[in-house]
Amino acid sequence: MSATIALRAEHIVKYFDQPERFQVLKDISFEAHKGEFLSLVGKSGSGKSTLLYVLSTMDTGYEGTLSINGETLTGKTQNELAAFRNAHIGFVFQFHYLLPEFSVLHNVMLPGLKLKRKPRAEVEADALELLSSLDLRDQAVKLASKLSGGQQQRVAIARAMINNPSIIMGDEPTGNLDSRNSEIVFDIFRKLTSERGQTIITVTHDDDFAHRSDRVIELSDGHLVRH
Ligand SMILES: Nc1ncnc2c1ncn2[C@@H]1O[C@H](COP(=O)(O)OP(=O)(O)OP(=O)(O)O)[C@@H](O)[C@H]1O
Repeated sequence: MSATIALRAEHIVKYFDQPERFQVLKDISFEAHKGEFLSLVGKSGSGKSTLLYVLSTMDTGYEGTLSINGETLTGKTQNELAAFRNAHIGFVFQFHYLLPEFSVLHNVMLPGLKLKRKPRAEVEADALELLSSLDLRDQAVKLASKLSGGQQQRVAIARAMINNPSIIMGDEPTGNLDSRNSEIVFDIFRKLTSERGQTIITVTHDDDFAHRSDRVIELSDGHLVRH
């Protein structure tokens, strides 16, 4: 596999069995390159979230093959996948899922402490650096619940980045933000791809956001219609 390919999906097919069996993903194949900023768009119900769950390794009930950074993930155990995700994939959701009763700093440090790749002091230094780069250094000791929605989403991005993942996946990361904060999140993603070579794959309903990214992948009724 070429060194520049961050993610490869080959012939992904998925069925849901309830209320009756239907094919939700229909032979999806594409590659995402290192440092590429991809938007996944499509009408409601077209299969975007389902595909993102497959790509993020959280859903293993599919046919086809998924590889990230040259490593084939299809067929691995849940424990292996959980370890892989913590080390290689960062997640940013529409709702940030920060722990409200913990400080901003602690929220950002948590995935780093869980990975145990670095001593605590180093994880803390990394977290503070990330917070500074996202203009949140002054908020570090505040409780996460005390921040504005836009600030909380930036904290969620810092948390997604603490283990320096090669891929960041977003499920409508700007869905809950006003246009100014959406713009800030877009600019952060753009900077991550250009300065750190990270790959971004994000589901979005925001046309402006999608068209300013590097490439738009569109799903229609479970098919990839544009990429
Ligand atoms: N767990 C499930 N069991 C059965 N059907 C499901 C399940 N999850 C999703 N679906 C169905 O699969 C289809 C695709 O859903 P999915 O959530 O991937 O769409 P989406 O494009 O992300 O939609 P939206 O933009 O509204 O979030 C829809 O018809 C949905 O009803």
